[in-house]
Amino acid sequence: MTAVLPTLDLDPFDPEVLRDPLPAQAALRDAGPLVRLPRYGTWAIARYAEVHAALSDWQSFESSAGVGLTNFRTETPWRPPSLLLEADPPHHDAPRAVLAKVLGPRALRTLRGDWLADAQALVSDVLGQGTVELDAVPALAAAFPLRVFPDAVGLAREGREHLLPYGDHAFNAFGPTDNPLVLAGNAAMPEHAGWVAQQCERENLAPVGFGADIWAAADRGELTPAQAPLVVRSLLTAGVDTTVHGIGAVLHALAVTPGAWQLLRERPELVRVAFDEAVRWESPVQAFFRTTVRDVPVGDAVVPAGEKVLVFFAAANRDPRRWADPDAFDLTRDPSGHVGFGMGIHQCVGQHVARLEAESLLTALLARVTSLELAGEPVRHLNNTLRSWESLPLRLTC
Ligand code: HEM
Ligand SMILES: C=Cc1ccc(C(=O)O)cc1
Repeated sequence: MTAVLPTLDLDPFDPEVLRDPLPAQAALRDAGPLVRLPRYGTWAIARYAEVHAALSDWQSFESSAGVGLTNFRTETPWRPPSLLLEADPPHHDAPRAVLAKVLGPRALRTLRGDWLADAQALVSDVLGQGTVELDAVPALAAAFPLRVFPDAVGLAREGREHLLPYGDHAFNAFGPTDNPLVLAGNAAMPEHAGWVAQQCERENLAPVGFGADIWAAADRGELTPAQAPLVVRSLLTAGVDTTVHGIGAVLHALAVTPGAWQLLRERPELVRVAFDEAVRWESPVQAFFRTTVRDVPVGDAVVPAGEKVLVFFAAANRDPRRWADPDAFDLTRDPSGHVGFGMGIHQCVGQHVARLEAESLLTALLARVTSLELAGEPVRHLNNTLRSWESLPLRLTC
């Protein structure tokens, strides 16, 4: 007697689920290790053990059919597929090796001093004397990444306002094509995507920066000249909205967790843990799909070959089977092993950049701000993939 397969008539891309995804994540975890989602004819994996196993098994769960709902085997992608995110070995190997070097901890050592100084300058600009109330999303979470990352890539100054809307739409496009968030972004996308594509060309990049380093790898034969602009495009797609919302997440978590800011003031060495704990707790990138290459056993069921499986990073990051008190933002916990940056061969190659951005800004704030608290109701920004804030009113006391 084969076990009846758990089925949930749940729409992970419904706006109300995007606004508060926690009940849906709990329902998916509780239903079983593998759940059928008939709404889109897909499957979902939401428990930590099975998410970790699927991410570690790229041979059974491929990315090259796309990591959104669209199956590249049968449907045309909206843009040329990423050479990293939407590729598997062997094609994935060289682009990944190049970016791992360009974005690695050693490469970032030269940026550490500049980014801390930039963060201190931004914090001074933002804080008068005494107490200030501000919307932390534009003033800090978006302002800082947009101040340091485009320069680190080597982008021209003109047109950088395309970056956030381009990324927001790219992350929406992993959801259903007829979804209202996708439809709302379609008209402006060609302009944003056109500007982004232009910036990836060698002649539009500064002679020093991540972009130049990628083109230098092509000069060394580590990439083909045709691959170089697409690898730069990966930085512009993955490297902006994610860190904006990662920083928004850690500021929100610190503001709503009693005693957290004081603890960080007393123990500033916890700054990097604070960011990773926020990435676990909030999971700015909520979920991506994989496509089964063969019939794959999950739990006591089998997913047939060729099927889309939603791999729910955010649900796994709050799985009580893996985390004690998972819904608590806890600076004293060890968050390592979280899947907020993914896991396995596709694990975030930009995570060190994200951590350095967050660490720089938090360090600058901790030096000046004695208390950080909500100054009003935060407002969610809805996106098919990103968990993010539209506005985060904070009161900072110096
Ligand atoms: C808080 C910030 C960030 C979060 C939460 C995040 C999250 C993720 C996740 C979950 C993946 C795995 C995707 C998968 O398994 O299909 C990933 C991959 C990736 N990330 Fe990040 N990311 C962040 C920042 C960045 C930054 C700053 C960059 C670039 C500088 C970046 C570049 C990439 C790239 C290129 C990949 C694809 C890696 C591959 O497929 O080999 N990310 N990221
Ligand atoms: C984690 C998100 C992500 C988005 C786009 C790309 C890419 O375009 O390579 C990589 C990662």
